[in-house]
Amino acid sequence: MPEPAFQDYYPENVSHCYGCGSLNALGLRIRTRWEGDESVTRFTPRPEHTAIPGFVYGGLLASLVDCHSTGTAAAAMYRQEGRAMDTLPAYRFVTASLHVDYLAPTPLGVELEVRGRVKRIEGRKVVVEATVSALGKVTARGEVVAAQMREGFGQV
Ligand SMILES: CCCCCCCCCCCC(=O)SCCNC(=O)CCNC(=O)[C@H](O)C(C)(C)COP(=O)(O)OP(=O)(O)OC[C@H]1O[C@@H](n2cnc3c(N)ncnc32)[C@H](O)[C@@H]1OP(=O)(O)O
Repeated sequence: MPEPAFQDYYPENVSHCYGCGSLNALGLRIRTRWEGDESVTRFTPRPEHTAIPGFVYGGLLASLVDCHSTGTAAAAMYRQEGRAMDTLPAYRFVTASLHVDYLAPTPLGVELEVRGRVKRIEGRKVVVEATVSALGKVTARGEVVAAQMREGFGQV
């Protein structure tokens, strides 16, 4: 049995996200785990994720960085407290800021590796930096500011 992914611990009400929700049948359904101090997601883009024939759409790469990093932010908070991700109180993070630099074209048809590192945890905010690699070469680099969801998120 493979080790559970961060996303396996997301409660149902936050499992509909296009990038990381296990209940979103049309989504990417990424799966992220710790490898030492780094978080890792492996994902193989599909033909519909094309930008230019043979190369991956940048928005897809941004989605991978985004959901990889918000998951990493939540996992990092639990890890800091020595708690499992299915224990209360729950930590849920949304994207406050997403920055991506595209360093080289990303080839389609191969597995991509997203690696994240927690840069800092400050109060309700976690800053995560991430790289996307194809065939061992870093093709994109990103940084996400993830903010802890407040009670009543989205209510105006
Ligand atoms: C296990 C289950 C997991 C479950 C997790 C499952 C979740 C799936 C998430 C998928 C990822 C997404 O696509 S989420 C969807 C896209 N994102 C959103 O819709 C978020 C919309 N924005 C908002 O709701 C709000 O602006 C928030 C929540 C981001 C922040 O508002 P707030 O809650 O009032 O908090 P606020 O005090 O303003 O900010 C908190 C800290 O973040 C900083 N901050 C806020 N915005 C920014 C920003 N753009 N750039 C830099 N930093 C920022 C502030 O300076 C502050 O730092 P300091 O002063 O304290 O130092």
